[in-house]
Amino acid sequence: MIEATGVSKSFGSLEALKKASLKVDKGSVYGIVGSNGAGKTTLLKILAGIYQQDQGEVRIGGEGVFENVKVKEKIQFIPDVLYFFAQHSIEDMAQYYRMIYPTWNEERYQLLFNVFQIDRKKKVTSLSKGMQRQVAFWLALSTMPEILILDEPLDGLDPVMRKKVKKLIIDDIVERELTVLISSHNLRELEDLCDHIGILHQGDLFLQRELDDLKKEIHKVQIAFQGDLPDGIMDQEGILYHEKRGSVSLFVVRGEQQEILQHFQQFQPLLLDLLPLTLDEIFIYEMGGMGYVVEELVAE
Ligand SMILES: Nc1ncnc2c1ncn2[C@@H]1O[C@H](COP(=O)(O)OP(=O)(O)OP(=O)(O)O)[C@@H](O)[C@H]1O
Repeated sequence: MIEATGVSKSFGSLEALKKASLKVDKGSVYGIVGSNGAGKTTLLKILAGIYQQDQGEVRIGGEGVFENVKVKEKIQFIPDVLYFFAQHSIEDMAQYYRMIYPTWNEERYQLLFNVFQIDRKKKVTSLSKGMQRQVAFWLALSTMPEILILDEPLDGLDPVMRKKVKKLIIDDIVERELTVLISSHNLRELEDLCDHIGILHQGDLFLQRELDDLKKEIHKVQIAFQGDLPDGIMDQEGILYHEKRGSVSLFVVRGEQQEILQHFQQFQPLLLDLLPLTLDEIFIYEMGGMGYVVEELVAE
């Protein structure tokens, strides 16, 4: 559905995106994570056809997206900083969307009122930040998009509304194979939604995986010995991190689960636990590999 190949973008002398390539299948949810200023918004804006890349190619359903109205009609982009016309009510904005998007679904727009329940005569810019975000989802979902591109999407929504909006998105993925690209610093939330993850750092999309594979590849080992760590324990390949707290040591190891267990079991520990990492922890370790400071960041 979405295919980007060798996409680069600079702002003056700053290379915001360096030869990024990615592929997102129809009905899939691709999460982009990365440090501040990594290039997430830049990448999303290129994929949404808002920015033109300096190099590389972006294809959506086989066609270029920049200045391609037909392709852009299928895409809804909800930016991190929202923009609505001054003086426009929700209904005025809906009227504008009705004219622009041939796929506008009036029935859905009316039905979604039951979810958002905001007076349609209210000026959008007079609403609270979270309510404006609700309006952005309300309008976007009423166009029945094929692709939803979301930059920090749930920021400012209260927990109940977050759940409702997530459910609306998931229902659309299941029922009409909506494709979603989403960037967020809330990795817990991405973990619920995404099937693929890409990690960006300083413009480099250095890691892309299926979320399940990513989780299978990296493990947290809690291990305890009476006295010092035995000689040879550090010989296992793929140890990314080690920390000792009293008699308990923590290792983060990349590799195959069975092989890791065998290595640690041979030292006959008092306690040995192999635990999965959260996406938060995976992010911290992968970023550690890219030169980000990792020490003492690990959750229990
Ligand atoms: N319009 C612009 N003009 C000049 N520089 C820009 C522009 N947009 C982005 N940049 C720069 O490009 C780099 C990437 O910015 P971008 O907004 O894509 O990062 P991000 O990953 O979305 O960051 P954050 O997580 O902080 O929102 C940053 O160094 C930023 O200062």
